[in-house]
Amino acid sequence: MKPIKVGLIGLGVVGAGTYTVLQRNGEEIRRRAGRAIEISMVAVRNTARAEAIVGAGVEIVTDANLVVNHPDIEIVVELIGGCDTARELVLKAIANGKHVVTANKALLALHGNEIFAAAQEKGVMVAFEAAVAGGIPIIKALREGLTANRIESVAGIINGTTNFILSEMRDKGLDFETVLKQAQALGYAEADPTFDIEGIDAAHKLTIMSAIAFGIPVQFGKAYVEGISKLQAVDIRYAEQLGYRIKLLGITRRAVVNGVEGIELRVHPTLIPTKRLIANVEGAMNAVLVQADAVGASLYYGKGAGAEPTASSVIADLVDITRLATADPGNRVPHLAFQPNQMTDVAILPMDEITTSYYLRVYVKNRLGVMADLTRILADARISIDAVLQKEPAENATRLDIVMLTHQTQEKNINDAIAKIEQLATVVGQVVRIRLESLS
Ligand SMILES: NC(=O)C1=CN([C@@H]2O[C@H](COP(=O)(O)OP(=O)(O)OC[C@H]3O[C@@H](n4cnc5c(N)ncnc54)[C@H](O)[C@@H]3O)[C@@H](O)[C@H]2O)C=CC1
Ligand SMILES: N[C@@H](CC=O)C(=O)O
Ligand code: NA
Repeated sequence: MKPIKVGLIGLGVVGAGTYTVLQRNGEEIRRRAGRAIEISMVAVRNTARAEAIVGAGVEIVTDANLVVNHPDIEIVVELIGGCDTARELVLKAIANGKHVVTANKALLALHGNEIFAAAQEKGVMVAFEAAVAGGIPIIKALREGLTANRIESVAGIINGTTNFILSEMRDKGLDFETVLKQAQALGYAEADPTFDIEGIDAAHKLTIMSAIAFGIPVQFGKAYVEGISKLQAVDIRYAEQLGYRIKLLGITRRAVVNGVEGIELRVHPTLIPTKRLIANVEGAMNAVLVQADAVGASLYYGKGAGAEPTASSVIADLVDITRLATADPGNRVPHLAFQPNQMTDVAILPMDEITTSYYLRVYVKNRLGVMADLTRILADARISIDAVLQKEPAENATRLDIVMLTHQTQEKNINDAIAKIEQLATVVGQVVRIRLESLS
């Protein structure tokens, strides 16, 4: 059988990794796919660099339209990132009847509904395993492996850059900027690292998983997104003393509020008990914990970023398409796991309505009765305290930290209580609030 021809747009970290792995394992991949997978054209910005990577056998162009319009190319691989040009190219490729593979989670979290609808209409596939948790086959697991289950929740460390930053800062005492530079040099960070640091990249990935887990459209605009830029070293230390580790976690789960079902969709720094496996996921590694009714808890762990781990997923998608391209679209695995006419409109819950536990750090004047005031405010709000860490103040110290862990309560309760605590004359500055998940 003739090789299936693939056009690659973008030959950066993931593009070059994809080319390298396909070259190295091409024969074995052919035996699995049933046909050889041949990258016949690459569209790049820097031709000289591309020549050094792909050699003479591949046509190099600087206009990506030549790839999406090429009559012999059956699969277009979009690896340029960003939303505008990528969206145009992907939609053009689909309109031209080509299958698409992309690692672009921003594109799918923002424009996925439009792109999947266009692909459905044209009868082509849009595959995106590399877009979520890099090399971990989590899309396959959620969409196919767990298809018998009612999924209850998905919680994950799904940004390698921030996990790497948190791990290196804690273990080596390095400062934020130094570690971020390392993450960039290692090819983990997004072109604009704000996407990593502010939790946006994790929210893109979580939005996609939420859609697949619950059969809802992608709704990035409704996600709550908080990154690690405001996290302070002192809170990381206190959390450790209390038996917790702070991770940037993406959480999506079913919840019933006032008798109505909704879905939580949130990314924020989170305290996790140190004894949980997921709390011990370090460096650029990712892990996704899925709770589902039949299988129970299952954990997916692996490299979430970097050239070859991400290439591993891009190529898995190329193989899937090569195997399935001839199947009738109605018999293929649906893009978002549920058949397009079987999606539900369960609402994403506003953040005020989510329920979780909290870590609170209150910086107070060293006066008698402060603790009593804090506990009274929490008791009035029906928030019970699970643990307190009150450091013996150094001699003559006029101020000290009081750290409390609460049991579960609704976000709006804790916000009201925090507002009252901040009005106390003995409280200095703002209360630090970090959410806590026991993940049991
Ligand atoms: N680096 C990683 O570990 C991972 C990246 N991703 C995603 O993969 C995609 C690519 O990421 P990287 O390879 O890291 O980025 P990169 O910045 O290393 O590579 C992008 C390449 O595309 C080229 N490019 C941009 N616009 C172009 C155009 N119009 N035509 C031709 N070439 C163009 C750039 O010159 C650059 O070489 C992004 O969507 C990213 O979010 C996903 C998972 C992991
Ligand atoms: N910037 C991302 C790359 C993979 O998706 C990350 O750090 O996880
Ligand atoms: Na993946």
